[in-house]
Amino acid sequence: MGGARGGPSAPGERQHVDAGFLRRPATPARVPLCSSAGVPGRGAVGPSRGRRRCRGWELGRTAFASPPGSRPRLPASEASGRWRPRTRRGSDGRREERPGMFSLMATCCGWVRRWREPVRKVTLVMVGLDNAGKTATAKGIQGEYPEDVAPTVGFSKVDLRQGKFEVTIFDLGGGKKIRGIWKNYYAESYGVIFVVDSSDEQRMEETKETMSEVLRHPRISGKPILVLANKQDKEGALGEADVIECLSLEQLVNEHKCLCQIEPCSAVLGYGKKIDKSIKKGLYWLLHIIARDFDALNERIQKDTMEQRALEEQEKQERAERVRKLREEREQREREEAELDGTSGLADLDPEPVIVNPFQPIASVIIENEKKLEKKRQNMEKDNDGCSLKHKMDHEQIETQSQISNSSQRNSEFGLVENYQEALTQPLENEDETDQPSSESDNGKKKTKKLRIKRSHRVEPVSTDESAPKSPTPPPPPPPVGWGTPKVTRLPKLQLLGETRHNGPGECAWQPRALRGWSRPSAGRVSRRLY
Ligand SMILES: Nc1nc2c(ncn2[C@@H]2O[C@H](COP(=O)(O)OP(=O)(O)OP(=O)(O)O)[C@@H](O)[C@H]2O)c(=O)[nH]1
Ligand SMILES: [Mg+2]
Repeated sequence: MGGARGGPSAPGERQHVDAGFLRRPATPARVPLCSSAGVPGRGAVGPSRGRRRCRGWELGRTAFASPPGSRPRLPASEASGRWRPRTRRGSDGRREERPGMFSLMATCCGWVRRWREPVRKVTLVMVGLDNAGKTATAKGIQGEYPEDVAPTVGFSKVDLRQGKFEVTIFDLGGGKKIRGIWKNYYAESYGVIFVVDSSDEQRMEETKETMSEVLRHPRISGKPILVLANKQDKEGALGEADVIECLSLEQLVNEHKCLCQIEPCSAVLGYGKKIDKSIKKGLYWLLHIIARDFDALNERIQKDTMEQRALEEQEKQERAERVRKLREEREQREREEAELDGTSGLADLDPEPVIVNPFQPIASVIIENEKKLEKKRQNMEKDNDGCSLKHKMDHEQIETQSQISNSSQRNSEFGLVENYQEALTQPLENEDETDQPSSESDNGKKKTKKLRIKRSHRVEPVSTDESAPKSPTPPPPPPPVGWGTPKVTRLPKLQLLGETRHNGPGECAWQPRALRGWSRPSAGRVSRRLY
């Protein structure tokens, strides 16, 4: 690792920052992050720099601009980051201390100036390999519990207020396939937070390559970068010196002229106010550096953002143009095919079939049935043999009415029953179309056949003999009842059948209609049929 490469500069030499450098924290030769004067490019060099504000490695900006042995441009206290008395340059070029009062006033002016500074909006990007702990860190900064985080697909955004900064951090997904989107965020970022999983030594090479790629990007080079050596709580995690070595950090940041600070930390140690102090310090450092160079950075970002937007707009238009061309080609092809087929295209295609809802309200079904019944009745009246049918209809209606009156006694809703009555007549009508009264012997075969078909849908009783009512005289063969009988009308029948089975046939005053359709009906059969 490199030691302090800086040295005192020759008088009058401009200490321009061209590259950073790395110093070990153990050595006293640490460069302060920035001078309290806040002048970019005026960091001090020399062995006694006073206390640093931030822990960890630091890549200063002025060190090797001054040739070794040359005189320092600023006194050590200037760069120490502590409050120090102001000096003025004497006739011999050396600085002389100002009187204390004057210095105090200058400091006060500085505070006032900072207080009056406008709120600055700063965007940062947080990158690093997947599973490095970016989201956990971002959550901790935001004050949320940092564990139980899922891999980020795309990005997540964190907004926070830090002093005069409104900070937006884009936490970008680190998966290999997602890394391609990182570059879209570079233009608007003032700095980078690069999170490294220090406990994963296996992936250090991949981390190095990824970091190199990030710093190499023209929209990142020259911007400050904070490296968080995360997961220090894990056993076997690499220390900061090892991470620097594994990543060749010194070389990388010098190459790409990025100010850099590394902080060993753990994202899961705490969150909000109790977040790991190293994370907090690192963030302060980054914002401080940004504040120092804000104007220059801001100018660059505005320019880059405009360029990127223009590029994106151009790409969008090109994409839209491509899509339009493809669509036109497809439509042209379809038209040609249609002409070949002899059709005029899509317009000639059959309209979509209208799908009727099979579930109609019962009221409309009843009304429909009423109409059908009325129509059929009129037709039958016209026919010559309408008399017999009418007679049958009347007979059936009388029967139905008697049945419904029974039901109405139970239900006490006469209006409703009337509707059911109408519904009941519908199957009778259907029967009329195919079957004549059972008295007609020539239709007997047809009827038996139909009944057989119907029975095939039934569950046969276990023992018909036991359950069959032993009536001395077989009941007169009534007209058959179809399967379309509304279920509501079956309810009273079922109750009666239950009674019939238990009490015996003689006690049943009302004969169920369902029984009348069969030559040898059984109560068990009927009850099963009804359900
Ligand atoms: N022990 C320990 N675990 C951590 C630390 N930071 C994060 N983790 C865990 O590491 C796993 C991955 O953390 P994430 O924050 O999702 O990692 P990421 O970098 O956002 O991953 P991607 O979204 O896939 O890019 C999670 O299970 C975290 O709980 C840490 O400091 N110490
Ligand atoms: Mg994540």
